[in-house]
Amino acid sequence: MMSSVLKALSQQPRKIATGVYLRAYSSNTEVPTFETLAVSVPKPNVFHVELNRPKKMNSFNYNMWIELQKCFCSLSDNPECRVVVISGQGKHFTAGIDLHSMVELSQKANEFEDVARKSNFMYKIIGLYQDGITSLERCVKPVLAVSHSACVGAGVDLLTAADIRYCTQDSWFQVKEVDIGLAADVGTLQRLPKVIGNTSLARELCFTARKFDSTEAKDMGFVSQVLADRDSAINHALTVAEDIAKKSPVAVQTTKKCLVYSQSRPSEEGLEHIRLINQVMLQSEDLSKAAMAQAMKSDPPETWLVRVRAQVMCRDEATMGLYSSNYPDFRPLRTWLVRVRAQVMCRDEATGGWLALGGGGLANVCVGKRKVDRAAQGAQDGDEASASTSAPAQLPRHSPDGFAPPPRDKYEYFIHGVRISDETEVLSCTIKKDFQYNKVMPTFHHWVTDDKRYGLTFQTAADARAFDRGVRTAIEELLQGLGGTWPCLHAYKVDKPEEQKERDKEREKEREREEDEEGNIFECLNLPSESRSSSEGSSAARERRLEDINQTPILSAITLPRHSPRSSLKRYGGSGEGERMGAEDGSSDHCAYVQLSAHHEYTYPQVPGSGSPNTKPPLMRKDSGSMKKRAVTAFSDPPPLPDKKPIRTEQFQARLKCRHCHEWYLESANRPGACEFSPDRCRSCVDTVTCIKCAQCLLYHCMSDSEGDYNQRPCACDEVTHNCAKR
Ligand SMILES: CCC/C=C/C=C/C(=O)SCCNC(=O)CCNC(=O)[C@H](O)C(C)(C)COP(=O)(O)OP(=O)(O)OC[C@H]1O[C@@H](n2cnc3c(N)ncnc32)[C@H](O)[C@@H]1OP(=O)(O)O
Repeated sequence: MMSSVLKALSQQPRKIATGVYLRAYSSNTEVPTFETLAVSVPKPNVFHVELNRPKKMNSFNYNMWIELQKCFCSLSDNPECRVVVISGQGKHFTAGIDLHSMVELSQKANEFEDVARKSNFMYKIIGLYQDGITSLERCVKPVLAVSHSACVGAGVDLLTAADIRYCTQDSWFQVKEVDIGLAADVGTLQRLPKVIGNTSLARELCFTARKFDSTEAKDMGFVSQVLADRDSAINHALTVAEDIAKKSPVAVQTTKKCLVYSQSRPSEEGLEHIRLINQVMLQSEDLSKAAMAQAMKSDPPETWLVRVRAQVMCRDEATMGLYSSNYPDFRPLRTWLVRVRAQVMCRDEATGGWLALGGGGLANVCVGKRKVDRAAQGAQDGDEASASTSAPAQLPRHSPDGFAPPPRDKYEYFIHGVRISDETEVLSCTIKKDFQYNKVMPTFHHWVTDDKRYGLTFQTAADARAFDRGVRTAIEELLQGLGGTWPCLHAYKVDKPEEQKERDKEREKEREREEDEEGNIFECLNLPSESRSSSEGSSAARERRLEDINQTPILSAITLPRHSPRSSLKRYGGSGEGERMGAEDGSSDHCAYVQLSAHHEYTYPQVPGSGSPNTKPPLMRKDSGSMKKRAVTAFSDPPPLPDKKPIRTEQFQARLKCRHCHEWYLESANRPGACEFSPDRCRSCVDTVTCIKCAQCLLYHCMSDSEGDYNQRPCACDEVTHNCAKR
């Protein structure tokens, strides 16, 4: 008894300050927000749209026309939405067009002196208003309208575009347009005659603008049902909507499409239309599921194949942010550059090893970009601790056309991780000026920023590469914003500076090379640090960071050749620390690879034509007798030999490209004869000594078949033919 009372109470609508009615069901579904409309999700897959200008009798101002279109367009695309209920807040359903905005509109039109231009303007406005109403019809989800008290003018247009209409006993309707001196132009004249199926009555109502009440509305078929009051009418509509929402969306939406298509076309055309659609839709799993449920007299299936949880996103090229495609104008949801799955690690300072953060578990980790709060921006400008881009912020105050452009938004980049199992945030850091990124293993990268060290163990090398690209993009953008120095911001330039173009080219090459060569996995990225004010910029700090890297226990340090420990950081984007450090040492940073530290040794590849005894290319095979031949161009720029002798041989194997068959191969798989296209020296030697080639030449003509092929073993012929030689 108690539970049924509670249930009944919970089903009572509850009004909150914004005017949105919350009902029993609460959903995590994202709903669009509007100024003139309130949208809620009171039942699973049922969206409730309320006209929300109660003080103005829900009259249609310019904004409402526009928002109606946006709202129904987004609901039409929203996979979470299957049915829509529309009703009005306050005393009346709607007083029709806002008469004040109507006056404003005619004033606006009068600004055009020329009749053609004035007409053009009005043509566009009427189109926009028509779209607002027609969006209900265009929405592929059924729309159920609930009218209470007055429904005047544009309100009738709106109702005629809905699929199902309900009203309250106190309802009255009026096709009021002629009374305000115009012919209804947003749908009533086209739809009302069809809705009520009585052209005589429709014309009477439109010519006279007389009111008709709920009883007459029911009698003429304008509404399906009359309910006692607004709440019961809305609840009734929601119940019907919930019922529809349980049915196959494929079936329901196709039904709506066909009804709308057929309402103004001959049956023949409508039949062809549904035939074309159903030749596809009848193959849907929904059909078999629903038919089975009917046959078994069981409840309709709870979930349908088409009920997807995926959020369709689109990318804003300007901000690189991702937005929900359902609400492109007003719902920015994500601003990440890349998102992957990985285990977040942190450095255990005591042991120097890496530990899984927060007890481990896979996390969704993203490199993101977010707008810096303008209020905080001022404070941050003086704060060097955070990396952010705002290149255009320093536009000259007086531009040539006399308009100073508004200051551009400022962004910062962050890395964020949320454990998948319990949605706990396990990683959150902003990319700061001391950011240093190390790719130590194909599936393990780590970085230092703001004096904190984090690592990621990726599930796949592809994830690692994607993440690395996200980091690069962030750094590139930071560099672009910074103009290569830190933290001074440079004035906005429309054209990319030469050095930037160079960097872009280099980056492109880098990316191509990376995609080609999976062996290129040991790398270190740094943000420029030349104008650091803190002690971080000191050489001591650099040494400390190098030391940190060298202590990495997983695959040892990433350094450039040991002739200069200070140049061990690989440059990035042409302005990295490594490059400058190399220059300081007087040795240009021409080593396009990295080497392992003292813990791990490696052999150098032999470079054809390399004259210097001190030069050996890196990380290559030991077996010089291999039949595979690497591409000569691969290591045309060999590094200097390290000072120390290798202690033991590193197991690492680079992938190389065979110059004969152009296949990639691993050193370990490079046995003699591995490539069938490579010349076989032993064989040619034997051939030469035995003169077999000579013999083959002699026999070629008489042994060859019609296509020029000849038999290698003449005595193998089953029968002697005229072109087969005797042994
Ligand atoms: C390109 C164009 C395409 C579109 C064409 C559309 C055409 C149409 O919609 S034609 C219909 C236009 N609407 C009207 O003519 C309705 C006029 N209003 C009324 O008849 C009554 O206000 C109504 C029956 C709706 C309600 O009566 P009630 O006694 O309950 O309230 P009121 O005291 O009359 O009004 C309360 C306040 O609301 C303001 N208001 C009412 N209707 C409108 C409106 N359409 N536009 C703007 N404001 C409206 C009314 O002025 C009152 O305000 P206030 O005086 O400040 O209290």
